Amino acid sequence: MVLQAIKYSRGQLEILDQLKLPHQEEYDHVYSSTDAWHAIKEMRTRGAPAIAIVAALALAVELVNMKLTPVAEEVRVFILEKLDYLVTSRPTAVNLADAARKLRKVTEDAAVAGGANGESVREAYVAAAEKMLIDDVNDNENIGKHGAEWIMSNTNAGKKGKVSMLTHCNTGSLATAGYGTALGVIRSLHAQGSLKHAFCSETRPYNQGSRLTAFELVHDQIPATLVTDSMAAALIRLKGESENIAGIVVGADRVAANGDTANKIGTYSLAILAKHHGIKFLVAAPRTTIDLSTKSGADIVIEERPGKEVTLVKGPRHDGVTLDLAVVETVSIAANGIGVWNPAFDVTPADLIDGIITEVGVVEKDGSGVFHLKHVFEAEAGKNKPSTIGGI
Ligand SMILES: CSC[C@@H](O)[C@@H](O)C(=O)COP(=O)(O)O
Repeated sequence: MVLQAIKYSRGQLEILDQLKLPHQEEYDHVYSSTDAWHAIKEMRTRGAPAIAIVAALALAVELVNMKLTPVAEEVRVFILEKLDYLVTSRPTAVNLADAARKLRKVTEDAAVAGGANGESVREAYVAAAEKMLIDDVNDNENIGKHGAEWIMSNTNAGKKGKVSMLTHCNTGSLATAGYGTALGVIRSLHAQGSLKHAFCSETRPYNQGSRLTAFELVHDQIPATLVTDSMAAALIRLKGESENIAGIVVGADRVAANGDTANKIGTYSLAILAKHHGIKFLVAAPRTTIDLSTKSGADIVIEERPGKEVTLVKGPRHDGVTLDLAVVETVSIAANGIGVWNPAFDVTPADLIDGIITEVGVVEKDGSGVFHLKHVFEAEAGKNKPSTIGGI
């Protein structure tokens, strides 16, 4: 069975509540943009592409189920106001702002088209939002393919045989419309028989690695091992050779024009450790995550989340032997009264990144160490592009 974080049919949207995973698989209905805003803010749905798609589809559902005015201008204003509101839910991942920008344009165009009415503006919006869901899965499958090919032909480990990879946070089916980005690369390596082992980091403080990535790896029966974030360096030093670890592959919340990449907190330390040990550090992201209007990482707003996400841990009771799903407990794991700093993301400078895997190929730096990311927007997704766009 395929893991599905987002269930959609016209007029109906359900999201898998990711705060209850891995122990309970419960879907929440999303009826409106307000529902989506709260689900995103509370991280019941999360991951840069998934956030954008849930927001876009929630407004589609709201539009389909409401009593619609026949006046195109009124529907246009309603949609634009809701999009502006949805974008305020979480600031760092650019996919949501990118989706809102594209949907705004579709709406504006539909509202000034000849013979426009409320129904035609609504239909244009809904069709565009639905296409985003389909496009994201296709893009991720292409990211997986390009990434796996690149790793097998551009790493020493790949030239030796089956490779192992370390990944961080959750970038799989749960973080996207399906298949995943960085985890899609691991899925693709596995599907083509090139994966020896996957390692996933716990990803403190919200444990997207141990709760969500581990859940996906177990679900897909991919050989995998969980490590805490603090074990990553020792893993590469002590098992790098024996496990034939080719590199570290992560997702992204926003890639700036120069290649600096915001991703889940802890990503930057992994990039430094990859550099120290001479293994590849790869970012896997669809073009919706590349933001040419952000010049560098210094311009990316980093979301800071409540301190209690660091000091408290929530989960079903476990007495050391048995898991009791009926009792969900919150326990404190820090000294009462301590101050907490909880940035949800960090920025990895472009110079620590070996390649950015997109749906149209893998972008490498040119001879002067510069990523030319604008070229990915000139390529066409899914068309038989060479897997390496580097140096153009
Ligand atoms: C394909 S998801 C890429 C990123 O969004 C992912 O690595 C990440 O940082 C998610 O953060 P989250 O705070 O769980 O939304």
